[in-house]
Amino acid sequence: MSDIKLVIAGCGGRMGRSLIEAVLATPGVRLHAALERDGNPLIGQDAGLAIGQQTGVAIGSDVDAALAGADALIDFTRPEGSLAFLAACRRHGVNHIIGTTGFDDAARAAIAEAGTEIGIVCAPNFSVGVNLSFKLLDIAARVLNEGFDVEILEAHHRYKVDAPSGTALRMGEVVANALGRDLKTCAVYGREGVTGERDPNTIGFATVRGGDVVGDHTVLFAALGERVEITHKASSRLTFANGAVRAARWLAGQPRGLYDMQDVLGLR
Ligand SMILES: NC(=O)C1=CN([C@@H]2O[C@H](COP(=O)(O)OP(=O)(O)OC[C@H]3O[C@@H](n4cnc5c(N)ncnc54)[C@H](OP(=O)(O)O)[C@@H]3O)[C@@H](O)[C@H]2O)C=CC1
Ligand SMILES: O=C(O)C1=N[C@H](C(=O)O)C[C@H](O)C1
Repeated sequence: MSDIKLVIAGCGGRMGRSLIEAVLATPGVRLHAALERDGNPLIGQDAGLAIGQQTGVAIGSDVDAALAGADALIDFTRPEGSLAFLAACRRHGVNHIIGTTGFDDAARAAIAEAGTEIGIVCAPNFSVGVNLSFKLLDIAARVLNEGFDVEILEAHHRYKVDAPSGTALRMGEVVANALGRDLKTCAVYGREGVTGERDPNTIGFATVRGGDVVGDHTVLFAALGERVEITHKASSRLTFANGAVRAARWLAGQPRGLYDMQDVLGLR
């Protein structure tokens, strides 16, 4: 079988650089093109420069040229960028791996609709450990379904622009579904002042931003007399990047449709 040809969007970003590294280190895949936005000083440079490697692929800004002949685009950028890449992937019939977080409901609907035409893996977290944690959380919430308060804590680096993290929100959805609640109505995003006693039906979120934290998540189930904590800590972005490349390889053998990392890992 020939190598899967991958395009990396936002290749100069934190995740973009890790994705280039992951692609170069993974057998069975090949860097087809690397994208940055028009005017970015990286345009024209070798895509491996930032990680001290030579790829032979110059960074470009022409999305249509990059997607011609490609098998999949891997995109960890921003919601508006991902929606534009989604439209381009549809035009070219190219699979789309989406790691971007911070989508609103309309964007999610657009991604789901595009899944009728192309293959998409969209996940707020591509690490194996976090995806296992989603399963563990479902079990924990079903068992700890009485007398336990649920609080979700996340910490990330100072540059992160969305809060709570996409992973924390997905953790909230998993727990809410298991408890028969709707996260839209039971979530509490931070507290301040005289808040009154805690409403037992809520799911609380706490966000920390600082330094170079790659990504920490804890879900706390707290009762009177005991606590259960499920924690995941990422220490390298290569964890996410390797997961995204794995998803691109998996998607190449699937019918078109919208999938997430649970499907890739057989955890559905
Ligand atoms: N699903 C997962 O496992 C993970 C998801 N993420 C998510 O990935 C995203 C990126 O994170 P990170 O790498 O830290 O961010 P960075 O800011 O380091 O990188 C973002 C990249 O995307 C580019 N970009 C920004 N806006 C657009 C746009 N509108 N069109 C095209 N390109 C654009 C940036 O270019 P420029 O420099 O020109 O702005 C930059 O190259 C975030 O949403 C984050 O939450 C992160 C880690 C893991
Ligand atoms: O922005 C990041 O860095 C990360 N974002 C993702 C999220 O919002 O959940 C995943 C990971 O924790 C790193």
